[in-house]
Amino acid sequence: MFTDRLYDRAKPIWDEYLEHPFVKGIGDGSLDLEKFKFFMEQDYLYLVDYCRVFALGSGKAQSLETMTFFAEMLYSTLTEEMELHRKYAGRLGISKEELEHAKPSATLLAYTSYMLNKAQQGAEAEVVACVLACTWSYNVIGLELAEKNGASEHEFYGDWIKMYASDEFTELAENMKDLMNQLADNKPEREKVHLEEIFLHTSKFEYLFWEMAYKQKMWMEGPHFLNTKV
Ligand SMILES: Cc1ncc(CN)c(N)n1
Repeated sequence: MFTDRLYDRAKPIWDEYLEHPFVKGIGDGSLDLEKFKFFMEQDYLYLVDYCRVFALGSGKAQSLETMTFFAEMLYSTLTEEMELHRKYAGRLGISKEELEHAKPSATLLAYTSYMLNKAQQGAEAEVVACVLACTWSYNVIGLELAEKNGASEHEFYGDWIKMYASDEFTELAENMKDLMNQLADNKPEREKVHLEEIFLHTSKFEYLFWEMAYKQKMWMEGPHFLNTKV
């Protein structure tokens, strides 16, 4: 299946997610709250653009089934996943305005610009390739962390783990993998290589996102004045 091939190519990158101090910190509860707060603000902005990608997918869908899938992803992201962020924002003292009008980091801008550009240029298969690493890797991370003793019950980070390890989120990830296979399995090799490239690029952006959050970096490496929230 095409997703097996994608997983094999991305595995060296994905293995590093689980080793990343941000992810490990969620798993053992030691993550600094300021880092998580930074992540939540950036991730909320990320999810707004991620929703736009699903809306594009619905418009490009060649069947009502695929149109429905994208619409369901759009709805569940707006109401379930982003609600998790709104709840965490409440616990962290971030107002709704602050959450919606946070300043985007360079990593976020690069990731979402890439994703939106590829989704706009491509057909429905490219749209799925743009969001697959996102949904699938969070499910892998959630399931892995949920295996750790007591992690899902942690008073602060437990809800995050439960969300991404949940049966509902797992089903979304599985449905997305199925759709990717359905759309890609019969494509010529040249097109598969393009889908794979999108998947690998977004996998790398996922790593950079953890890194950006852990280091609370607005502008990657660079002088101090680039790293202020302007
Ligand atoms: C950056 C990022 N990637 C993936 C997900 C999971 N939807 C997320 N919330 N944020």
